[in-house]
Amino acid sequence: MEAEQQNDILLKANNLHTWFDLRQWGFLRIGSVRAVDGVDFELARGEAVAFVGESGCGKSTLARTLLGLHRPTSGDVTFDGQELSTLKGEARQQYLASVGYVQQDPFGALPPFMDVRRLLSEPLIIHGVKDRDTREKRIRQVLEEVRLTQVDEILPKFPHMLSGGQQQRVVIARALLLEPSMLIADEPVSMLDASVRVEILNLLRNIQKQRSLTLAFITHDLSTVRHYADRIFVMYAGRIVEQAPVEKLLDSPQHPYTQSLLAAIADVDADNALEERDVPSGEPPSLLKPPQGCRFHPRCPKAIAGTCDVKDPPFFEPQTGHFSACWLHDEAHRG
Ligand SMILES: Nc1ncnc2c1ncn2[C@@H]1O[C@H](COP(=O)(O)OP(=O)(O)OP(=O)(O)O)[C@@H](O)[C@H]1O
Repeated sequence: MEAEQQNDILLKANNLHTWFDLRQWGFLRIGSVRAVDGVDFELARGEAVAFVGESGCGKSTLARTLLGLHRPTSGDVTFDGQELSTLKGEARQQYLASVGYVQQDPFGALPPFMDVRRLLSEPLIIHGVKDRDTREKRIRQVLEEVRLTQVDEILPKFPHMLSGGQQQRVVIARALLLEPSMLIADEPVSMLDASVRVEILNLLRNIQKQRSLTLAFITHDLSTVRHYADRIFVMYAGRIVEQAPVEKLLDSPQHPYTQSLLAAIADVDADNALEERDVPSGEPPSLLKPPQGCRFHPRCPKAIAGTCDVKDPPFFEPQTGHFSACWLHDEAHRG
């Protein structure tokens, strides 16, 4: 992180755990799914970060915990110096207004029985904007900002009358209505046609820069993050295993898991289409009973017996500002 950003932390996750109880017959607790299991990070004002990892590694649970939709099992989130768990009443409303949420499925995120004018009015009404003209002006501004410029045509439409890309623009407009200082975008383009994905990602990045927003992208797709994030956090089995500025992480991945994720990205060069890739076999572990030691060790081609299967790796800093939780960086294991 840039030195000047260090004094300007907007959000901090402190040893965050979000576990879900697993019950048999509805009452007998038989274990916990450790969806987020000891996560620490800081996000500066105005930076764009991406949380990347395979399906089921806890990305959405992390996003929903940051949004206050899941209560952490332990640890906490601090936003603008205030612990989220202590916020009640108006302070909590204020927090919810400060963090905009862009969901994966825009159609599911928009109430089907409300036209665009009404669904954009509701958050303003809830947050005390009583004057109809003020609301209308604000709604028109955000629709222009998300490039839905035929505002008069869009306002009376219901979600099913819009294309997927237009629906996602409305979701982004709704997330911007209350002047948030942060946006959390959970797989914002994965359900859209390939033709509109880049447009929506560019839109989010431009809005983030123009408004100096903190933007947290949640994605399983490492191939797109170079253009949309300043820093990347790689998650595996409920934990962050590597974090670095985007170029460093993509050009010189340090953790074997990140290396395998990058190796798995489809190569656009047709000549290489049949080339074998160094992708470790196997599935991510069960979050009910994660493996002892490094959680990646059962799939890791470089695992050190007696170490990786025994002890949890701490973060090492193999390059300045580049952190990787892997025993291979330990002096004792370097050949
Ligand atoms: N409400 C819940 N109750 C019980 N288990 C849950 C709940 N929400 C998520 N999980 C479990 O937590 C783990 C992490 O899920 P999560 O959706 O956070 O992962 P993800 O990385 O976002 O994956 P995806 O990209 O598939 O959504 C999974 O094993 C999931 O089944």
